[in-house]
Amino acid sequence: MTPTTMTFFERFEADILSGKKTITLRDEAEKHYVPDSVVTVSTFEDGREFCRIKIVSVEPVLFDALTDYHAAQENMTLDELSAVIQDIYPGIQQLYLISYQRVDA
Ligand SMILES: CC(=O)Nc1ccn([C@H]2C[C@H](O)[C@@H](CO)O2)c(=O)n1
Repeated sequence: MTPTTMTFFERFEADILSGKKTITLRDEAEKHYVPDSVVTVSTFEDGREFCRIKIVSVEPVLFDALTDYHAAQENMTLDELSAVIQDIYPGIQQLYLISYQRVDA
C-alpha cells in the first residue's frame, strides 16, 4: 500500500516549510514511498500536521556515500547530517534518500 503520511522531528519544521530542506534519509521501514504521491506531514512529537509534500524520488544510498551535496539539501553540513543520522539510526549503512517538494502549508 502506498504510504500517505510521514513524520519529521519538530525541529526540522521551519526548514521544510521554507524550502531549505528538500530531502530526508530514512531506513528500510520507510522506503515504500511512491514518486508523484502526495503525503501529509506531521510532527513526530505530537502528530501536528503542518504541510503536504509530493514525493519526487526514492533512491538507496549508503551512509558512507553521503556527500556535502546531500547535506546541503538537508540545510546542514556533512558533519551535522552524519551526526543526526547516527543519532536516529545508530550503526545503519543502508539508507533511502527521499526527495520531495512541498505542495502547500
Ligand atoms: C520522525 C521520524 O519518524 N523519523 C525521522 C527521520 C529523519 N528525520 C530527518 C532528520 C534529518 O534531517 C533527515 C535525515 O534522516 O530527516 C526526521 O525528521 N524524522
